[in-house]
Amino acid sequence: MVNNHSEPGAPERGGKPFPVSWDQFHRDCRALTWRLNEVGPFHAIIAITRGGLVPAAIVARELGLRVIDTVCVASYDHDQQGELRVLKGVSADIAKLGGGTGKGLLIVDDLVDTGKTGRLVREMLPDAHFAAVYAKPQGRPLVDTFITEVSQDTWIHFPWDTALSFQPPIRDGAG
Ligand SMILES: O=P(O)(O)OC[C@H]1O[C@H](OP(=O)(O)OP(=O)(O)O)[C@H](O)[C@@H]1O
Ligand SMILES: Nc1nc2[nH]cnc2c(=O)[nH]1
Ligand SMILES: [Mg+2]
Repeated sequence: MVNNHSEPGAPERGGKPFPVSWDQFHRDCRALTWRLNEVGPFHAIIAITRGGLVPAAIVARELGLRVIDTVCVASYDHDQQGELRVLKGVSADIAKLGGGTGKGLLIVDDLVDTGKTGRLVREMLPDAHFAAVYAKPQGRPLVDTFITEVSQDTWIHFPWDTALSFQPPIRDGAG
C-alpha cells in the first residue's frame, strides 16, 4: 500500500512500474486503430477524460473521424481511487447519433484497471464499442478491444505524467 488511505483492492502506484514513452504510446494507439478499423465504421468517438483524450486524438486521426465527444469522470487523485463522479455525460447530439444506446459509437480510454470507470461509461452506452490501449486483468472483461495486457500489480506511467530524469546504475540499486 502506498499510504493508509487505499481502499482494499485499489490499484497501487507503488506496483511494478511500466513506463511508456510517447513513441511507444503512439505505436500502441496505431496498433489499436488497426484493430478498430476492422470493427467500425463509427459515427463518433467518445474520450473518457482525461487519459482517453490522447489516444482518442490519435485514433480519430487514423480513422478519419472528426466528431469527438467526452465523458468526464473523476476518480483517482494521483494513485488513490475515490468515488467515481461523472462531471459531464455524453452530449445530446452524440447520444442521438448512437440511437440512445451507443450503437456505432467508439469509447476510448488509455487503460482499464479495476474496470470501475469503464463499467460506469458502459452503463451509459451499452451498445458502444469500448477500446482501451492497456488493460489489467480485472478491467479486461469490460473492454471490447485493447492492445497490451499488464499484470494487476503494474502501475503504468504515461508520458504526459513523466519527465526524463537521471537513473542510478542498476548495480547501485536502481529498480
Ligand atoms: O479501471 P479503473 O480502476 O476505473 O481505472 C482506469 C481509469 O483510471 C485512469 O483515469 P483517472 O481516474 O486516473 O483520471 P485521468 O484520466 O483524469 O487521469 C485511467 O485513465 C482510466 O480512466
Ligand atoms: N497512470 C495510471 N493511472 C492509473 N489509474 C488506474 N490505474 C492506473 C495506472 O496503472 N497508471
Ligand atoms: Mg482516466
